[in-house]
Amino acid sequence: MRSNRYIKFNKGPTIVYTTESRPTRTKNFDHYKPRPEGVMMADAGSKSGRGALVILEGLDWSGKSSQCARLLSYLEGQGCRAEGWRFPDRGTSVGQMISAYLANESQLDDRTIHLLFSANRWEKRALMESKLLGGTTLIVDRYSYSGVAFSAAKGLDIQWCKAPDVGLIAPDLVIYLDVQPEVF
Ligand SMILES: Nc1ncnc2c1ncn2[C@@H]1O[C@H](COP(=O)(O)OP(=O)(O)O)[C@@H](O)[C@H]1O
Ligand SMILES: Cc1cn([C@H]2C[C@H](O)[C@@H](COP(=O)(O)OP(=O)(O)O)O2)c(=O)[nH]c1=O
Repeated sequence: MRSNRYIKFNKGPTIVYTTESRPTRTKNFDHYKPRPEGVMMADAGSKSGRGALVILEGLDWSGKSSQCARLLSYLEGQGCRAEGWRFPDRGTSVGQMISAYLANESQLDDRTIHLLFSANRWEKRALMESKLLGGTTLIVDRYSYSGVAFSAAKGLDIQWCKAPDVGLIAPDLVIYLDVQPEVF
């Protein structure tokens, strides 16, 4: 299990998703200011008692769901308040469009589905923020990194792929399950 090996991420306790090498910190989510030179997520800040945003990424079938479940159960056993989330979240109206696309029940242009995956994260952002600020740790199966990797692999420009996720909450930790594709 290795972290930060998926696309290119900066290192640090709060991983900021950026085209620059130097992360920028802000006091809380609301102080996020997009900067023209960088593609950046909002910093979770340092409010004491807030939950951590932990993302698991990896190929389909690499073991993300299993490890999310194990981590969640471990944290709960330690008395931490934690929840398991996943993207896409198929429970929303945008999520249902994504679900139909993934089931080959609808045809969508590569850019359109990319923006829908991003919109699906945006529609959960406010809830994610309130959970984190309320002290709940979120263990999330896939996030923006899947979004960028899958769409860039289709040939879309990587900067274009990152842009819609600017301003989403940056994870505190990204765990990339680095398994060989043959495992699938
Ligand atoms: N450490 C492991 N060793 C062997 N098989 C595993 C391991 N972790 C998960 N699996 C199995 O691999 C399959 C994919 O795991 P899953 O957690 O659903 O992956 P993902 O969420 O990345 O698609 C499942 O059948 C699961 O039972
Ligand atoms: C979150 C996300 C997932 N995906 C892909 C990864 C998966 O192949 C698929 C989600 O399928 P799903 O069956 O929900 O998840 P999993 O394969 O992890 O069990 O969508 C994107 O293309 N863009 C994204 O932004």
